[in-house]
Amino acid sequence: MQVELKDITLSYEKHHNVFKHLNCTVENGELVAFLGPSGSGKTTILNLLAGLLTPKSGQVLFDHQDVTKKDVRDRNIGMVFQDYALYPHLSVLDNIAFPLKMAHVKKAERQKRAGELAKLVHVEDQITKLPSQLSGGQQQRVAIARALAKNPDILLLDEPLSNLDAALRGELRDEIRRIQRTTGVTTVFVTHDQEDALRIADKIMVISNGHIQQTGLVSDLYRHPRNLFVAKFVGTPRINLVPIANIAPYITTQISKKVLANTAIVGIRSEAVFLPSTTQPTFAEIPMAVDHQIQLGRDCQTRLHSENFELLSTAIEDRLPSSKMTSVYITAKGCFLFDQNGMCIWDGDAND
Ligand SMILES: Nc1ncnc2c1ncn2[C@@H]1O[C@H](COP(=O)(O)OP(=O)(O)OP(=O)(O)O)[C@@H](O)[C@H]1O
Repeated sequence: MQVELKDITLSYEKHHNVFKHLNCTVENGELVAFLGPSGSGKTTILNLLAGLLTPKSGQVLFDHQDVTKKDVRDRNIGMVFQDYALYPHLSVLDNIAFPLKMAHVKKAERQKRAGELAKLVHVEDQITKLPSQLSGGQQQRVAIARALAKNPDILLLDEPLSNLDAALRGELRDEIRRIQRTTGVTTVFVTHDQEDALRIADKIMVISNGHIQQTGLVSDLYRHPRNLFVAKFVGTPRINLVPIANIAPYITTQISKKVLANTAIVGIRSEAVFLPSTTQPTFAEIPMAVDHQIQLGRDCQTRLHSENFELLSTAIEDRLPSSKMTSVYITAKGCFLFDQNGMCIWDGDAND
């Protein structure tokens, strides 16, 4: 099912205009993540889609039909929450079958369907257990199976991985993708964790201050951020930011005077900071001193400083003694210029 939020404006009693003219569309069968910091409006979006909130103005459209005023019970939605919200006194099978029981589906039929779903989410060997006898990851699998019981038109996932440790989180990311691919159900999930969004979703909508800052594939957001917020929010380690005045004397590439005059901040990805060995087109060449280097798993992080700014590099493999002066090359790829309003006005990758 295609889902559209059209020109939505919404306020809470003490919080005006959480959204002002919000527009976004999730296509049929897509797996879309809303990625944003705390308070950006992620849960509000889920509640709008579920029918738990009504906007002040604008429309919620399911396959072009206006469902804005439709009650949650009349929308065929499956929801999964951060804290699983399983019924503690019911077995795994009965938890999964519960929505079917509420819909008066006959026992044999609902048990068959619950058994199939248990298999889909790989808990078929746990069906007689109570939720308290399961790991967090297994409980979340059961919650997903329960949400799918009534063949929902849309599956909504609210920070589904936040309560899991790193290993389980990784496992369940893959599982959510697999389950969504198998069922083909249009899925919206919200998260503040870019790793979750990057690894699970087909498409990401970055949200902040009640606005969709950018929509795109993972690689678009990272390689072509529309604005400073997206550049800072997407990518680990965080992008280096340098005021233009500090770096201007070292720029080696051709950039129009007009663009340079409008630039306030230069963004430089850590993998764009090289020693002179690179053959890629360069943006700048800067004499810098090494502060220190740390080996983090496969990556080596090198901190460097010049007279008036610092840079972090993940592209320097050589071991360098502290305070050694070296010439650092910044490749155009991974470099962005932002204006006073934080909009990206030059993208080194697009301008090769
Ligand atoms: N019932 C409410 N009454 C008043 N303000 C609210 C209410 N619910 C949410 N808000 C405010 O609306 C904004 C969006 O909240 P929302 O819960 O949608 O954000 P979120 O991105 O899901 O945050 P988090 O990641 O912390 O859950 C926040 O500033 C929040 O304080």
